[in-house]
This record gives sequence, C-alpha cells and structure tokens, in this order.
Amino acid sequence: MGSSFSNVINHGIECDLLDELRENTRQFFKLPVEEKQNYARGPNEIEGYGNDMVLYQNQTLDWTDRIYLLVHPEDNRKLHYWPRNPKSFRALGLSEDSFLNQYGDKPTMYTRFNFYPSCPKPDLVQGLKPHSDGSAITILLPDEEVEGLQFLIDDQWVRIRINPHALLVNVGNQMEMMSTGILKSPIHRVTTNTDKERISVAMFCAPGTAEDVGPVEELINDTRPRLYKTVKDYPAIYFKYYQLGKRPIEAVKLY
Ligand SMILES: O=C(O)CCC(=O)C(=O)O
Ligand SMILES: [Fe+2]
Repeated sequence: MGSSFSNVINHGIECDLLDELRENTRQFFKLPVEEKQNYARGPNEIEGYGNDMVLYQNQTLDWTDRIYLLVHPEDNRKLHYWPRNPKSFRALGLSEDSFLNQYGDKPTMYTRFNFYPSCPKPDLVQGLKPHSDGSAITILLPDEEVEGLQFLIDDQWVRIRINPHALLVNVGNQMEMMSTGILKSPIHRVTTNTDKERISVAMFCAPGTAEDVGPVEELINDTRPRLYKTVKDYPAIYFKYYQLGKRPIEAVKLY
C-alpha cells in the first residue's frame, strides 16, 4: 500500500468557518512580536508560540513561526497559551468536538498554526523539514492561495495543488503502528517562496498518552506480521527522535 493521505471535500464543515480559521491565523502572526511573546513556549514545554526547541547542535531549523496548542482533552487546555487577540480565536470551531467525538475515551488533539514568511533563499532553507506526523490522523487546512506542501511518493516530491475548500487528511505514525503498516504515514515537507508568505493549520489527533498504542491484534496473521512495538506516549518518543533528524517510527519497529 502506498502513502496514505487524501483531500476531503464533503467534510460538512462550513467553508466560512475554515476561512475564518485561516483569517485568525494570519491576524495572530501579524501581531507585534512583543504581543505574540505573551504566549511564548516555556522551557521544556511543547505548547505555545515559537519555533522548534533547539536540543542539539547542527539541528536543522525550519523557516516558520508557529503556535501549538493542546485542544483535547478539554480539561488539560493551557489557556494562557491561547491568543486573546484576534478576539474570535478562542471561540473558533476548534473548541467544538467536531473532529474527535468518536475517538475513544481520552484522545488528544493538538493544533499547530503555522506561518511561513517569504524567504530570500528558498533553495537553502525549507519551511518545514521532511517528516511524517506523530499523530494517528492529521487534519490539515492549507493556505487557500499559496502552495508549498509536498509529499514524497516513490522517491519524488509531489506538490499538493490548492483546493480552497478541501481539508487534507493525513495518516500519522500511530495509525501506521495500529494498522501494522497497512496504512503508511507519508513523508512530507513544506517549501518556501521568495515573495509569498503562507499559513496552514494542522490538527493532530491521537489516542491519549496513557493508552497502549500498537498493532491491532485482529490484523495480525501469517502473512501480515506485527511490525511495531506497543508503546505508551508515542509523542514523547517522537519529539526526541524528530529533532535529531531521525525517523521516529524507526524507534518502535520490531524488525
Ligand atoms: O504547512 C503545511 O502545509 C503542512 C504542515 C505540517 O506538515 C505539519 O505541521 O506537520
Ligand atoms: Fe506534517
């Protein structure tokens, strides 16, 4: 089976709401740095405003600015990281259960708002380095006008064309693990533009970190082996490997 992602068009979410989400994302990144810094990621935190944590010398950095928020479970939200400005940010459809209400007992959903400034040297630096997502499923709302997202398919980078009304659904590492490789989490990256900035909003959905995540027993048989370990808190493994430039899913492969 090839890489697993698809553009979903009839998703039932109002286009106006998606446009509003993009508009709020743009407005947030246009705020003065001092105001955005009010939501700055604390040391050793993954949530908040800012770029990658720098953990290693020679770590590849991305040409992007972002804010990353835990949305589910609701009780664990850290609201001091949630922008007060633009005003409607906190009230957005994000706070509804539209994506996750059938997703187990205590699933997690993080939302990452990405801003890629125009870049004078797009051949030297990427907006987001090649990776596959650590989620089970990612729902991505890309920029409605500026391209940049590319998937690695058969060793070729394939660009995703703009479809302003589509949500892109992407399989993450945890779905690859649970499906024992039937669904593969594709490698993707974001390129930059010399004269255009770009935004996107990525919602990462996954089982709760206290859950055991690994191949579903019913899928294992003589021809389909158990390819992955069963682990708790895969995101912790993911973050450690990712910034080293290694493929995190390698850490949980059995062979
Ligand atoms: O900006 C995009 O289109 C993709 C973002 C992405 O891959 C991510 O945040 O993991
Ligand atoms: Fe991604």
